[in-house]
Amino acid sequence: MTTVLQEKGIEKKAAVQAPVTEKTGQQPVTKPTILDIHDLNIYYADNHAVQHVSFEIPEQSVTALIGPSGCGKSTFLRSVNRMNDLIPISRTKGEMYYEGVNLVADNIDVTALRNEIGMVFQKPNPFPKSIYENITHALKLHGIKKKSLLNQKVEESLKKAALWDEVKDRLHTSALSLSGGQQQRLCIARTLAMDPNVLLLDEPASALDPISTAKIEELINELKENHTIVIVTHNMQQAARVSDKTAFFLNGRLVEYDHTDELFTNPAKKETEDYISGRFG
Ligand SMILES: Nc1ncnc2c1ncn2[C@@H]1O[C@H](COP(=O)(O)OP(=O)(O)OP(=O)(O)O)[C@@H](O)[C@H]1O
Repeated sequence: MTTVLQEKGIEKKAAVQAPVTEKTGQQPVTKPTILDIHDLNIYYADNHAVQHVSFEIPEQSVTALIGPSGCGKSTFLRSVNRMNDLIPISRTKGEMYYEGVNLVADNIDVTALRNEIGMVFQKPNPFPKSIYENITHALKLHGIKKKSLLNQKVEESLKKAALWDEVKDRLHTSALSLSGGQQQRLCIARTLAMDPNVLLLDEPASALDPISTAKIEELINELKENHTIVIVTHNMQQAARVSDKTAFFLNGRLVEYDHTDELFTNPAKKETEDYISGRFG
């Protein structure tokens, strides 16, 4: 069977069976794996930026990627929706299963993949168009023309991104007139309009003030009800606040991956302890 992500001619492998136990308050809840990564390696020419990384990301949860600058967090994140394909010197080897499909395979339909696995970048990057057009642009490219449906999508995604109340009376003004925090929520709304299953957030709040940061964190918490979120952050307090699981990267390797409270209070590896206690990085 082929899926929407695959061009014709590839066998779909069995979906990952191993469940992952999540802690929510006192009650452990078992959540299935949505991304199963096996021996992933990413190179930029001779630079082996991500080295033999293997781990499983549970669905409808928040996974934080932490580690010092240059350790491969963003490179790993970009590999999940094949954004590294845009970097000619990058090469990826290994396996990353999503719905039983190896996303590293040559014949993945990357446009369909990027709709299903959306990405929001560090710096808010709205189009220099109206708020309304920022949301409808990709929908129109996908053939949605009916005004009532477009209106509905705009309202829905702005509500999901907790921006509707602030912009509903000025949908046709420029997105560039919004504050940085509002622009970032608009970028999240724009991604949500495509109904993604997974959201990749690359330091989404690092350019924002504390109030806007708190709003983004609140939003992440709400969105994980229906989405899987993978977030790169340099802010360890933020990782501790928003994530269920945390992966600590160092020099391209995944050093430790655990429930966030366990990793921060009782790290298994000395390198993790040194990093979270500020002894290096
Ligand atoms: N577009 C690129 N072209 C060439 N090398 C790159 C590119 N992007 C990243 N690298 C290299 O890959 C390695 C990992 O970088 P990456 O940006 O993934 O790290 P990071 O952990 O996300 O860092 P930061 O926290 O500073 O964003 C580094 O050695 C970096 O120089």
